[in-house]
Amino acid sequence: MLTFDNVSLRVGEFTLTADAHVGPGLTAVIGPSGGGKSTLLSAIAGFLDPDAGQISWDGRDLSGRAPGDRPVTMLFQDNNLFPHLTVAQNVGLALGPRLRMSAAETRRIDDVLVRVSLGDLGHRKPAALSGGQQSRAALARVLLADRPVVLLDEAFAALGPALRAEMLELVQGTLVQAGRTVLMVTHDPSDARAWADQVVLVADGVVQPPQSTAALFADPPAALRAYLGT
Ligand SMILES: Nc1ncnc2c1ncn2[C@@H]1O[C@H](COP(=O)(O)OP(=O)(O)OP(=O)(O)O)[C@@H](O)[C@H]1O
Repeated sequence: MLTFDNVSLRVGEFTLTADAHVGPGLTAVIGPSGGGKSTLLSAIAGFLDPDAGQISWDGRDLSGRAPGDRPVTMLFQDNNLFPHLTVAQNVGLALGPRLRMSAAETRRIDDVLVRVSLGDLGHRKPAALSGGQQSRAALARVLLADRPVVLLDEAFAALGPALRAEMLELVQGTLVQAGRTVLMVTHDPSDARAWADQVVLVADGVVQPPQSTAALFADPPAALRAYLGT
């Protein structure tokens, strides 16, 4: 369980507040531009520290812990694949910064590539993959990293609707089924409706506690109505 206990955080003139619990499953993070969605994810990942309050994971305070020392992995829109490394080497970075892998590590990389349907393409460089395949390679690295909290910051926004649905299905079948706590920032409310168990609305610097997707869209609060333009 990810817990925000009276969190308050300043970035320049902007203040974000959060007091909420997020459990396992796929949680969509939605809300107007500039509302604070990326700031929230940066705080969970450890790129920003709260000025007051605590973010904790399973009861352990994460304050002051470096990003690499948190139970968290993050996937960005540009996939963060290094162009000079092969797909297998990029995925293997989840196990550490070295490129020489043991036989057991190579098997783990191969297994995870098969799970995202890139079993034959591990030797290629990212530039020789399609956009959808690059997204799957980045997801393979997240799977191999094996952290309980996964942050997707508009990770699939550049893909067309069919590929995005394919990626979200893969997220569902891998990360969500494995019981991970997945937070997905999206600008597409229909993605939230189709895939998310629950929704966190972030507007005007306030992080609302998660609500069930069906209940939220059936009776949208004012902040969501304003965002949806309804
Ligand atoms: N480094 C910074 N210095 C000053 N202000 C910042 C900084 N980073 C973000 N902000 C401000 O914080 C607010 C929240 O930004 P944030 O990126 O979290 O919003 P968002 O909901 O993710 O927006 P979008 O949907 O457009 O990506 C904005 O007003 C932004 O201008």
